[in-house]
Amino acid sequence: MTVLDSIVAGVREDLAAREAALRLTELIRHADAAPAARPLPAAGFGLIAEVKRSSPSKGELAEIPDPAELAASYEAGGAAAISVLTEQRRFRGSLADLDAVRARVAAPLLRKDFIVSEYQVFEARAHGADLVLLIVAALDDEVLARLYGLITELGMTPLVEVHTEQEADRALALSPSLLGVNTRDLKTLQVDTSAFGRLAPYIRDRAAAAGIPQPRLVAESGVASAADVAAYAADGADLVLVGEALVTDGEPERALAQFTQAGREAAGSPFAKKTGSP
Ligand SMILES: O=P(O)(O)OC[C@@H](O)[C@@H](O)c1c[nH]c2ccccc12
Repeated sequence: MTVLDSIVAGVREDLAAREAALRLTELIRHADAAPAARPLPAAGFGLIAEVKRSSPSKGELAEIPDPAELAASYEAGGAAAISVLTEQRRFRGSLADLDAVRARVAAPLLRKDFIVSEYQVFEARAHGADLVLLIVAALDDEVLARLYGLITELGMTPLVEVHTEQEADRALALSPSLLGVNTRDLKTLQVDTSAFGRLAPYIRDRAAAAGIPQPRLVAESGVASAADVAAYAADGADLVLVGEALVTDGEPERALAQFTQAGREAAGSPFAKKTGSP
């Protein structure tokens, strides 16, 4: 059993308990009543800043007693979007965190979880999410396509996450507007930041060959410094998702602004590799 399998098993148990407490028809009513989902800023390099207390690879990262306060500092620092982990067992997140953050910030919010059922997508919308993560490694093609369709139908944006070329091919079949490359392998928890530089041109070429619009690429995981953000941007990342480095920084607003600046400069530099993009 991989780490991913065991996380998903726990997620399914917690999900069953929530499904027993609130019927789907009732949940859909809440989702329908939520204010409309907002899109990501249309263009330009940006950071997706994550509210992350704990992780299976690193254990406790930060207490984060007030997730809304942290999110507000991300927003003040200029985050393009804010990611809120809602997985409870390994990441110590919750839908209550998403509610608290939603009540505080106007920035687009990503529900970061191991989404395996429609129920979780309606939950995301009911709790104010604008984007929903879909991890290709955790889903078969049929479920992936179904969840992708529902997220879109509800006006939200799917962030389709891959770690290998094969997963990238499966993601591209959906012609996603937003494609994430997680440089951490969720089956082993190993990070290899070079995976982004390898996969980005592959994805660009495959999208061009298939005649589909180029997705915006999100580099995920493994950022420790502004230089790491710049490296992802130079390799063609349109957005970079950062958790640990921000939650462990005493001044998240300043750190985020600095990371964003570094990414913008690298994305605009003549050395940036925009392979295959128009
Ligand atoms: O803390 P980091 O190394 O900056 O990583 C953030 C983010 O990429 C990571 O939390 C993540 C990316 N994809 C995921 C899927 C599930 C859980 C977590 C993740």
